[in-house]
Amino acid sequence: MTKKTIKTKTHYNFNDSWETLLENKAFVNAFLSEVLEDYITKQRWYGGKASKLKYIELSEYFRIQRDGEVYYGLILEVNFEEAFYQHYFLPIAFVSDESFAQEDRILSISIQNQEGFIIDAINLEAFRKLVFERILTAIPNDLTRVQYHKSILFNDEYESSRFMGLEQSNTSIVYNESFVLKFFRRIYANKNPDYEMSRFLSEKKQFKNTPAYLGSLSIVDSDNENITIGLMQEMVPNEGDAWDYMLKELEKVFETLETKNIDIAQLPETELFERLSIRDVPPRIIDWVGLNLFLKVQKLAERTAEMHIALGSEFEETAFTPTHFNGDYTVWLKNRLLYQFQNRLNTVENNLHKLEDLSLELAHEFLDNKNDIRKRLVNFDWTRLKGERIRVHGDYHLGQILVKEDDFYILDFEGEPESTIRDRKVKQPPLKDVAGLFRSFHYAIYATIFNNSEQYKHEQQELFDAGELLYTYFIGVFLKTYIEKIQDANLNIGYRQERIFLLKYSLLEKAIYELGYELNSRPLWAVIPLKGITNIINHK
Ligand SMILES: Nc1ncnc2c1ncn2[C@@H]1O[C@H](COP(=O)(O)OP(=O)(O)O)[C@@H](O)[C@H]1O
Ligand SMILES: O=P(O)(O)O[C@H]1O[C@H](CO)[C@@H](O[C@H]2O[C@H](CO)[C@@H](O)[C@H](O)[C@H]2O)[C@H](O)[C@H]1O
Repeated sequence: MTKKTIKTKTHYNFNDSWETLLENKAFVNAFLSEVLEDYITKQRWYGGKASKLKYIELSEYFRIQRDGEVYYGLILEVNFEEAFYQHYFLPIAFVSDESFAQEDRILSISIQNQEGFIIDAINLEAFRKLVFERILTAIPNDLTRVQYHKSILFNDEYESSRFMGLEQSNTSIVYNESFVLKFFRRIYANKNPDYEMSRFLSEKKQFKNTPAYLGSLSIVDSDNENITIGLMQEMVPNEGDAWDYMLKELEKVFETLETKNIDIAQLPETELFERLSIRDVPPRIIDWVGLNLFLKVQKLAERTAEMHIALGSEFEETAFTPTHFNGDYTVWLKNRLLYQFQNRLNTVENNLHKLEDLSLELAHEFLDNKNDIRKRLVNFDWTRLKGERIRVHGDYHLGQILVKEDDFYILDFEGEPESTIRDRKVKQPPLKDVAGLFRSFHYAIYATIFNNSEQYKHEQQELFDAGELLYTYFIGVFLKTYIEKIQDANLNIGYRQERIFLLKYSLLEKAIYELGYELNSRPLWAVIPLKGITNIINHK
């Protein structure tokens, strides 16, 4: 039977049933090229905005179904002019009732003369409920192609579901106001580290300061790879993230400089990376900053150390067992960082027109310092490093930490967005995460200065000096608690010089990474990593 296809500009007619529609090549071709190219590039979760889309292919599709209710999970391969590709997950539903197709309408279509719409299925409560119930009723060791998994902690009946509606790169659904199911949008032919780490930390190590793992959804692709599609976790009621918290607190700290008319040049200094207990912080600094913020930094150090102790305490599961530095790691690290650095030089050169004043000045300094920076990246002698490498968070910053009743909860273990999935699973020195958080302190301090500069009487350079001083104290207080806890648990993160070397190396690595992130997504912020790089380079 020939399949007749009639297409008008915005409307498609197909004679296939919904259950067989994806077997129709004419439909798939039209859907991919005429509809999805336009649709996908407009989505918040689309990560290819800085590149030029060439074409989309349907890598795989699978059914998410129960009885007669059928949805498709599409795995889309987006190919770019720049000769690389990304995979995305898009679940689709056909609805004939327009009221179900108010949001995320992908295509208006008639199927066997039934008028309707193809929409992103996550908009449908029926779809969300089905996924919830399939996880709830998952059987142990599911060997089918679409696999659901449930932890023993997850036993609740379905009551409600809604979009979480926060700024994020994936799409999360809140169920029963108690659980969060994250549908991964950009996906990788492998278990997602967020799933792996969440399950490991909460199920195996009972680490309390991350949302409890409740279940997941994955598919086995045609190469037998297990691809994580969804991660269900407990919802942590919270007062916002640590980034917003820090900005709020820092605003007060910088205001105090004005209200107390503090002479910044007279404030007592401390050496960068010197461990400090809070009682060693000079009273004039406490008087300026307040005790509370130092207590918070101490608590963050405690939770970070506990996370690393849990991650570094495994002796069976090889994906998590600690290991030492070696030649292979060094070659991998240098290659990756030199490639990334070259990419950043290129990005900076191509984006100079977006920068002005201080950021333009710093960008030129960055380009002028390229040989020095490259030398620092190459200067990694593993034979001098005695500490351990473990699985780490990988994209650890204040925005990944929730604040709840004076405590912190760590989220989003997906790793650094630009790295390949295999690179994200490479064991790293735990101080790489610590450096990530230190960069975040630095970011928060500079964001406060830049956001409020008109309000302050002090000169910008004086504010930078105050900011650097504050940063040094934060780091000192953090390191004291962090290192003590880590050493008590016998996790070896290296001797003193080694720790300082790894911190400086990781700070530089992270700031270079951030420079690309900012230039591609919010060029006004590029000044922050540029300032960070200058400070790291100039620190003896
Ligand atoms: N289990 C949870 N409990 C409470 N809030 C959460 C939870 N998971 C995520 N969130 C909120 O959603 C935001 C985005 O989550 P995240 O895991 O970082 O998503 P993405 O990977 O899509 O960026 C977080 O910053 C946090 O505010
Ligand atoms: O979206 P993700 O959480 O995976 O992380 C990416 O976006 C972050 C910005 O939201 C970016 O973080 C950078 O900006 C933060 C302030 O907005 C700052 O606290 C971080 O220190 C800084 O790295 C992160 O790098 C990027 O991977």
